Amino acid sequence: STPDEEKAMKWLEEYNEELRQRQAKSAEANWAQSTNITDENAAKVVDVTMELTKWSLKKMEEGKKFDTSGFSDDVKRQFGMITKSGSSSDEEKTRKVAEIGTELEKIYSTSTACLPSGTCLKLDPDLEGILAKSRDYDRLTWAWLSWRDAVGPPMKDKYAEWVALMNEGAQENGYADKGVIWRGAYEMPNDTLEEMVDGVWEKVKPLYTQLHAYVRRKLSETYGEDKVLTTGHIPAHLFGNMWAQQWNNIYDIVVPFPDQPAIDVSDTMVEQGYDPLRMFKTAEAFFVSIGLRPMPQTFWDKSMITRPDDREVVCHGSAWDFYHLPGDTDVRIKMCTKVNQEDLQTIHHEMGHIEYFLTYEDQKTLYRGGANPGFHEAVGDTIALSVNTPGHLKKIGLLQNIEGNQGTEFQINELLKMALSKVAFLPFGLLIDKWRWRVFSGDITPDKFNTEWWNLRMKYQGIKPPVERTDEDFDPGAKYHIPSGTPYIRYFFSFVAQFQFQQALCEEAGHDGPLHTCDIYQSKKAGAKLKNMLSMGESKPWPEAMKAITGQDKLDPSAILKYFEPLEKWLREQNKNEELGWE
Ligand SMILES: O=C(CCC(O)(O)[C@H](Cc1ccccc1)NC(=O)c1ccccc1)N[C@@H](Cc1c[nH]c2ccccc12)C(=O)O
Ligand SMILES: [Zn+2]
Repeated sequence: STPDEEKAMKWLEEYNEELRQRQAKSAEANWAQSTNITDENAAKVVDVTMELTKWSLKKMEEGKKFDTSGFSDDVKRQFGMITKSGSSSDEEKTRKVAEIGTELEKIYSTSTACLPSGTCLKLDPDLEGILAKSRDYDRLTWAWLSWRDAVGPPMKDKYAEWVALMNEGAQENGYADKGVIWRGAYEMPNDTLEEMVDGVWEKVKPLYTQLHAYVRRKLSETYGEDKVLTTGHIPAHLFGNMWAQQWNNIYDIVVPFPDQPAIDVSDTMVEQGYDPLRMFKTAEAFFVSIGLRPMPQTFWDKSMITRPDDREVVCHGSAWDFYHLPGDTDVRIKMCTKVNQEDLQTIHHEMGHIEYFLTYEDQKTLYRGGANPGFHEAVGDTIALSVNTPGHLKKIGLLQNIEGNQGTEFQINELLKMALSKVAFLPFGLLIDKWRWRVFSGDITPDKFNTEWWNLRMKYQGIKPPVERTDEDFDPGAKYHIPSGTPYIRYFFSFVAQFQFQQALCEEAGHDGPLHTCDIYQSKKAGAKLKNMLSMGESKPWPEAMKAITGQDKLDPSAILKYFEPLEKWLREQNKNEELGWE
């Protein structure tokens, strides 16, 4: 390389090391606040965010001075990452947006809904527990509405201000709005991310429509035709989930063949004396069995795996990289774990983030990230696809009363249970950022936040609110990722990509038979293939990482459709006389 490139590479080395130290400091401040919500900790987060933003803007100006045209792709990629920013140079605006951010997350994490008796219920575990377990229509309506009344109105105006400030920062840097920057994380030519995900949705919508019609029929039989019509939209509070985003908790209502052996292991976990720590150790054992790294001792010392009873915390699960140097690793999970199968999934999800951190920790700081945000979300869920097979649950003693390969009826039950988590999620994973991209672009103004939210919920999920909603409400605020400002299309990407990953890893593991029976447990070959992709981090555009693991360079729904093919056939038969759809 030329002397100029040498100089640029030296500058990059210093940049990466300083960035690593500052990211470490930022993680510490955010961890302190997330595990102990106080005004003092919130103020420290704001200060650290200000400091990091100011430094990043200064380095961006410095970086822009280099003429990188003759430099290597790797050097160009790093400069490209450094010279992209959506932050305002106006310190007051930066402070304000950071303050509103901590306020919104605090409202979400500390709000409660109070009964006439005066008892106040938290979202996690109380209100979510009612949505998951109650089959009383009115009690479900109360819990669903109380949470939205508790968080929506107090957030509405703050959120509108947060959007305006985020947009000003983006526009100051030459972007049309903040949504352009968020979509930029996928490096799609001409900002075509939305076209790509719309194309995938068109291919999976028929499968979703079949599941929707089948579940609508079952819910109508359970709650009565007067409460649930067998045509049109389904009331949103009957799916066993506060957001109707995953429907696995109503498996008992919709199970196709009830006399087949049960496959929900939540009760067995309690009977066998599982506690949160044992759940984490079980998850770790799977990752280690395929050749990924065990959790370092600091993980066990510093993680927060249960809700403390003496302070307010952010219960929504998350995985944390403290950007330490290799050999001094500090990675943690924060989660208010409950002993059930759903939280066992979430633990695998969070630990997937941790394994990504561990595998790319030798990369330059700029590359210590996912190939795209959807990759980061897909790692743990891919592993959970193996864990969730009856074969694996039997191997680890959580399922006893099943023999080897089960009959068709058992397999339909199993595929339906998976579809309640994975297929049901797809329209939800798509619509959240469709709403947010239109809020950022100004297409949805604050006076229409709630009306447009429900138009999208009705259009994509085929659900409707159980009670009248107005634009005084702010129902988007009821979902963590909106007040916390966390993008969501990453989960839609992940729910499609994880089946591509599983297909590739199962082939590598030498699995034969249908994809939904594949368990890559103990396959070092499959693990090596996964590790090879994870070690790339953010060093290459994501199609290259996709190619490294699957051999193709696209997000392709054929794997998820193949996985659920036997179920789709069965559903089409079941739904012969149903009026499909809702528009
Ligand atoms: O939000 C999450 C899990 C939380 C998270 O692990 O994705 C977390 C979200 C977060 C982001 C930023 C700050 C705080 C929390 N993301 C991470 O911890 C994380 C860490 C490093 C890199 C990328 C993300 N899951 C989604 C949906 C979902 C995806 N897979 C699942 C499996 C089981 C249950 C739910 C889900 C949800 O609950 O709606
Ligand atoms: Zn995640």
